Amino acid sequence: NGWGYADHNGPEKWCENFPIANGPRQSPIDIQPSGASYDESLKPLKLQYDPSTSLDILNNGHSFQVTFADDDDSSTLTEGPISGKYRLKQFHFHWGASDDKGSEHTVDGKCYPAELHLVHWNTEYPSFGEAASKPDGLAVVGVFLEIGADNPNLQKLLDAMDAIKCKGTQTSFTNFDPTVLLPESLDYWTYLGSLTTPPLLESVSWIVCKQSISVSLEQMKKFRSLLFTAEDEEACCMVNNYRPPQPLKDREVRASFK
Ligand SMILES: NS(=O)(=O)c1ccco1
Ligand SMILES: [Zn+2]
Repeated sequence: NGWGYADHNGPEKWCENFPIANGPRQSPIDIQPSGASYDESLKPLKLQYDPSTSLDILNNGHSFQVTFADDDDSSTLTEGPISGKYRLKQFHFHWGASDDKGSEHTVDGKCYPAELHLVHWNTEYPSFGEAASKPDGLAVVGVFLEIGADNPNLQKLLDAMDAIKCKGTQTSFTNFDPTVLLPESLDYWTYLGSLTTPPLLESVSWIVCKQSISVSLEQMKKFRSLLFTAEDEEACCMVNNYRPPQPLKDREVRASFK
């Protein structure tokens, strides 16, 4: 009965329990670079992560995520399009069953095989949960993964996957610096949107990097070896855990670069 990505509980059904699914600022979107306006007032992203804040890696039945200690300002996002300071809470990925799909945002209709999301919450508020209900509560940095050379910076994540194959499993995952997952250029597009999974809260300042990072075919196969299902359920491969692009409606997309 919970939400998922299958025909019976997937993105086309989410509006039944989460009517905001048809709201004015839903994510993801198709980013059209020609329709984005360069904003010279946008600052470079400032990401300062302390590897000692990484705690564990878990399969939550929708994706796998690495969770961070967020009880102080050790790992933060500042500058960029946001004001104030946002703390890193977790990062996770979305991916496809084949290399022709998997990302949530698209660029002029181009899908990438996967997309990384680094989720941060505004320290203006007391917690992630509180921030998630505020229009300026969250900031998510999105990074596209493109098929290419083996990415050694993904290997630690991939090596942990055998321990989190099933929904509800987790294992310690310490001393990981998510900075290694960022592309060399931090040029970005930014717009106001939402969580891309239920409860689809319209509280996210999206920051989508123009430059992708690489992932090899073999590494993608490892992502696809995870399961949506728990140990005692009939196995269902964790693939296509992405929401398709949503209407832009009355929003602008700004670019940090010319
Ligand atoms: N996919 S995402 O980054 O918008 C997100 C974070 C928490 C829930 O959904
Ligand atoms: Zn996500």
